Amino acid sequence: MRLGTRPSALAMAQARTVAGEWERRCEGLRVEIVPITTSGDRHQGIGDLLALGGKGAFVKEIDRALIDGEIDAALHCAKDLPGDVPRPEGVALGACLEREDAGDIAVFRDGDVARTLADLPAGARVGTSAVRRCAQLMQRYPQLRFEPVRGNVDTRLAKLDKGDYAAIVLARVGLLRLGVERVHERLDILPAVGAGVLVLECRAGDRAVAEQAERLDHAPTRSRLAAERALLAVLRGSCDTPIAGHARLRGELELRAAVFSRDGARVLTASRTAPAAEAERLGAAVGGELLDRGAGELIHQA
Ligand SMILES: NCc1[nH]cc(CCC(=O)O)c1CC(=O)O
Repeated sequence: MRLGTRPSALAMAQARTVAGEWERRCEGLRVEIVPITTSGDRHQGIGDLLALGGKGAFVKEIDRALIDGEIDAALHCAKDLPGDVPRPEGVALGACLEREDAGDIAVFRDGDVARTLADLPAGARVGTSAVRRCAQLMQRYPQLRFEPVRGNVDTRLAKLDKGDYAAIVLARVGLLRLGVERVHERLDILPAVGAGVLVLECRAGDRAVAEQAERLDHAPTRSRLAAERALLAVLRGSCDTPIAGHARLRGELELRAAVFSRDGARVLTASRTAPAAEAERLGAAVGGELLDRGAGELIHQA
C-alpha cells in the first residue's frame, strides 16, 4: 500500500502513526509512505498561499498522484482540504480517523516568564496565521500585536525561538503528533472546521483499498466532520475566511459555528442539534442561518 502525504515533519509523523495502525488492523498489509511535495510546501511566504488559490495548494499534487495511480491512498489533515470546492471526482473518502484534540494553543519561549498570553507585555508580537485565530484573539487581547507567521510547525517554532515573536499560536495536535513538549496555554477559542481530524482518501471505485481503509474509520468522527464540512461548503470557506465550526456528538450531533470580521469586532454565531444521520443537513442549516443573518457580507469583506 503506497500512502502519499506531504513531506513536512508533521505530515510524515502523522503518516508513520497511521501506517503502523493500519498494518496492525489489516493482517499482512505493508504500508510504504510516499512523500509528495505540494505547491503549498514550495511557497511558504506570506501571501503566497492566496496567490496559489487557497488551501487546495496542500492537496492538488497528492490528488493527481492518487488519480494517476502513483499512490493507492492519501493522508490529509481535514483542515487542509478546501471547503469552497468539492473534492475531485476520482477521489473518495476512505476513512476518517478518530479525532484528537481540536484546540488551539499559544506556545511560549522556553525560559520566558510569560506562560499565558495575558502575561505578555503590551505591544508584544504574537505570530498566528489563521484569520480565524486572529479575529478571536484580537478582541480578547487588544494590547497584543497579532502578526502573520507562515511555514510548517517546525519552522514556526524556530521563528519563536529566534526571538521573532513572543508567542505563536498553533494547533495543539501538531505538537502532540510531533512529540514536542513546549510551554503552552490552551486557548478557549472556537476551532477550525476539521481541526484534529486526519482523513484517508482512496481512488473512487477502488474496492480493495476502500475495504482496508474502512478498518481505520471512526464513525462518530465521520459524522462530526460531515457536519462541519457541510457548513464550510455552504459558506464557501477557503483558507483566508474567518470561519470557525465545531461539532460534538453526545447522543445528538451539536454544531457550533461563527463567522468573524477580520478584526473580530463583528461576530455572528449559530448553533443547532440534529441526529447524527443528518450531519450534512445540520451543517447546511447552520451555514444557511449564518448567511441569512449577513455572514456572506462579513466573509466578502474579510
Ligand atoms: N494550518 C496548517 C495545519 N493544518 C492542520 C494542522 C494541524 C493538524 C490538524 O488540525 O489535523 C496545521 C497546523 C496548525 O494549524 O498549527
